[in-house]
Amino acid sequence: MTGPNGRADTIRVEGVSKQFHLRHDRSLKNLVVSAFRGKDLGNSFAALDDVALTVGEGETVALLGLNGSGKSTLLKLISGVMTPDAGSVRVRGRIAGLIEVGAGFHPDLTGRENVYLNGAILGMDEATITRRFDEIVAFSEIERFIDTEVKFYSSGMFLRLAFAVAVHTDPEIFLIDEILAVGDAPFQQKCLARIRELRAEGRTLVIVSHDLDMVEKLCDRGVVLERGRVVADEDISSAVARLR
Ligand SMILES: Nc1ncnc2c1ncn2[C@@H]1O[C@H](COP(=O)(O)OP(=O)(O)OP(=O)(O)O)[C@@H](O)[C@H]1O
Repeated sequence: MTGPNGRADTIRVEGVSKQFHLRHDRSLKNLVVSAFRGKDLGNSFAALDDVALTVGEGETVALLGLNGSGKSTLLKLISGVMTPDAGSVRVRGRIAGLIEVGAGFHPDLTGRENVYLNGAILGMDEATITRRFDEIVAFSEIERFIDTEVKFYSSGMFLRLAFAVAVHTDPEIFLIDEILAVGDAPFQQKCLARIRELRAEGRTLVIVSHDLDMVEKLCDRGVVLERGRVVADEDISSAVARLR
């Protein structure tokens, strides 16, 4: 597969739709009544409606749009944590996703144990994790708390460890949702510097963010979603200008 820019496609989303159900009154009486009447109590709506997106190897793409436009849902479908109701999502390459703070971490395990768990989930073998362990912990700067159960971590500490593990898994495709926002300013700068390095190394990046200044610096291309549909797919400056 070769995209319009002549580079091999790493992500190909075609005709993707995702519905969610807004449930209102779930009382037993109403469920029984609606079952008899054959009526669907759920008020379903399309979070994504016939979305197509192709990302070439080494491209840096921002998913932009107002609250509720479907950005995170699209990122979750690309990462594979959610499946579409219609259409297809194909991804080629090792993915590391930072999508929800604390996702992939077990609350009763320590930071150290979670580095092994999370590293394994992201495809690293035990020997590799052991070899990179000190570097991961040093990047996170939470050495003092590495043997504390992560249920006692703040959201910033989760982010630190999750980001540190993810960037040390040698990902070909890096997916990042808004979560960088929970880091303090120095750590955010450190993450951004690392993301720039990944970009310079030719990794593929897909970022969801409302920080237009940040994405304009990090990404080449912007995809704008509006009520679950792609309304623009263009260079980052034009895409960002639509939202300003
Ligand atoms: N698991 C879910 N169950 C029900 N509705 C959901 C679920 N996940 C998302 N939605 C709904 O789907 C729509 C799109 O949500 P999504 O999180 O993808 O938007 P977003 O563009 O990332 O928004 P934001 O900028 O606010 O983060 C929203 O109306 C949201 O309420």
